[in-house]
Amino acid sequence: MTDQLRIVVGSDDAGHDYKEILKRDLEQHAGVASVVDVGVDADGHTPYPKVAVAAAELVAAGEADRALLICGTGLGVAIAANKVPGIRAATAHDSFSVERSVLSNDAQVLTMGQRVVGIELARRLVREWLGYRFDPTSASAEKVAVIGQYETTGSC
Ligand SMILES: O=C[C@H](O)[C@H](O)COP(=O)(O)O
Repeated sequence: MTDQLRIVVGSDDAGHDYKEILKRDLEQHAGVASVVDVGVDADGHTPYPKVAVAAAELVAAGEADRALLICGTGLGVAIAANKVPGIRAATAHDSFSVERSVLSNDAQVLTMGQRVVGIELARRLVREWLGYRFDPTSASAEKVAVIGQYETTGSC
């Protein structure tokens, strides 16, 4: 991962307004190299799993460093993104959870719910999220590796 992050954003119709606001923030952030929007548009009725999987596949393929996904609760997009091998998606609406999603879990995907969190808190949390980098030499790394081991071998 370069110092600047390549970000994918996506939402369903329930998260569209926040996705647009957060996308604009990301586009103006010095720590962001690029922002790719996988949808949906304002009148989109795309089911949230399709958007979440599309974004997660870009991350899994190495075409993006992270994804930010918004739905009504943040839960559906996290569940769907986590079905993509290699992806660790976490729903977080507080500062500590956002921090630990990266530093403990090496989560590449942050999800939030437009019906759960206020927009100003969401904007602040995304700014914080951009500042964290997972340390592969940390004690957390061997725990995260167990997830990958399960994915590749079927046991842990
Ligand atoms: O997790 C699902 C999301 O919150 C979605 O935006 C709304 O889903 P629903 O319409 O099935 O409640």
